[in-house]
Amino acid sequence: MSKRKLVETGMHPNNPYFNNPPDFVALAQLYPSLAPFVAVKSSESSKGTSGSGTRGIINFQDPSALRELTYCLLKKDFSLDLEIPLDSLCPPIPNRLNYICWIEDLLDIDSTKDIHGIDIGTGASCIYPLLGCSRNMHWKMVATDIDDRSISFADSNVKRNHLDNAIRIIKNNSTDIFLALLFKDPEQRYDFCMCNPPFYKDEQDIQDSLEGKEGQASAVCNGTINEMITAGGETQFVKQMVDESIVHGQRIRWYTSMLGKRSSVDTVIAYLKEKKILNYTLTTFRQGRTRRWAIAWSHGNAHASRASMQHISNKMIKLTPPKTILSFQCKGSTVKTILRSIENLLDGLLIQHRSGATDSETDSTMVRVLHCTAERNTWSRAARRALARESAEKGGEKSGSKTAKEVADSALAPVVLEFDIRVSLTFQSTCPEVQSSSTSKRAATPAQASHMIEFTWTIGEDRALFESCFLHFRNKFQQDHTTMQEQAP
Ligand SMILES: C[S@@+](CC[C@H](N)C(=O)[O-])C[C@H]1O[C@@H](n2cnc3c(N)ncnc32)[C@H](O)[C@@H]1O
Repeated sequence: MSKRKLVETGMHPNNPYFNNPPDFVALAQLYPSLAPFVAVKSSESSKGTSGSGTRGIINFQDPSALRELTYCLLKKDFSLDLEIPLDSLCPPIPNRLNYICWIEDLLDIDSTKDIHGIDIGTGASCIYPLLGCSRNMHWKMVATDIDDRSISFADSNVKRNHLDNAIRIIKNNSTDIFLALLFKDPEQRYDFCMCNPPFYKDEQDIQDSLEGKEGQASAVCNGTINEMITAGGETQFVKQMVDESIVHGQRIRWYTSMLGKRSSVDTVIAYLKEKKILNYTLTTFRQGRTRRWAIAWSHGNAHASRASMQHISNKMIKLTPPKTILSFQCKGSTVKTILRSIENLLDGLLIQHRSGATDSETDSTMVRVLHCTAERNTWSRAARRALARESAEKGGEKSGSKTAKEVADSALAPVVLEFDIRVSLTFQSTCPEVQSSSTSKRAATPAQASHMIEFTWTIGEDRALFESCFLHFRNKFQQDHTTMQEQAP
């Protein structure tokens, strides 16, 4: 999946509704309770049809229709049974799934490990914990809210779906967003928190939105006062999350929140920068005409995964943090040869490496990933001088048989730097490695192939260290690789 396609559709590719909009007519046949809300129209397009040239239409301004649709989608696609009052916020499922899919990307870890998350302001539906835990059997979530009625509905929604072993509901009676009870156990750590805060600061703010000034949704937005309004609006809410995150630090790995207004994204990012929190990332969620944004920040030294950064539209690029992905191209070779050069160079620099799983987000099958860990800075000029000195001194002693690693360990201070190297084909049409016999019209040579070599910074606080490692590596690779090609028969 190319980045352009992702940004155009706006929907996450792991979202079950990506390129697969619900067929309202078929859904109403399955669940007769939806039938009164579905009008059938003849259709030219085949998308969202029941295949007979007709198309089901739902009035998205009708709260009863929206709620029934939400109930049916949850039943059919997630085996979830929901009950929410008609006057409360009805969660649009594809949009809520976009946020869950992005969190899954952000965590980017072994799915067999228990994952602990918090949903701030879970609402009557308890939608994020229900979706998150039904998609990911290793997720455990705590869900909070300030509203008694929402707490009571959320609680019964969890029990009705037999997820009370995975989801715990807590009423927040305090003025803090992260109530003390979340951290009562001093050992407790969370992998993430998520939040869909009330967007508006007052009734006028809602009115402005309805008049199309900002953040207007394409469906009716029913909600109680608590769901819609908070003092200072969403920016104040998320700023308070940022302030409290400074206190709780790494007890939560990724702090995240959705934002309903484009302007709030700039305000929150400016606030993060003011607080010197530069380890952050952002994304856009789109469902129909409705756009939402989400931001994540961390007080740890692990950076956002490559996958979680794939959905940033070009318009948002100026808001992104300094790059954690650096790349260069290599023309005229094969993945195998490139990998051999890379591994030789890494060995020479005493950088540990192991093969990683390839990700599925690329159209090319020829993608290789190496996870790399540098324990010492062996590439700077100062490091090379120190190593030479140490070798010379040790060479003079009787224990001159030290390994290169032992020499480096005694001469250089430890560093924390981890990164992934990803080698991928950047165009396929003429490359022999990806041609199937059916598509191969003319013979291609390795000289026509072009590969992208990407460094993704995964762990570390010292940006200069990462950048210097990449630059040193790139220069050496280009020198060695040219020499190797020249020597090739
Ligand atoms: C926009 S609704 C989101 C509901 C649900 N998560 C969803 O996405 O459909 C915001 C929720 O935040 C709750 N809320 C407001 N302030 C809160 C706070 N300080 N702590 C926890 N929840 C809060 C509201 O009661 C409301 O249920």
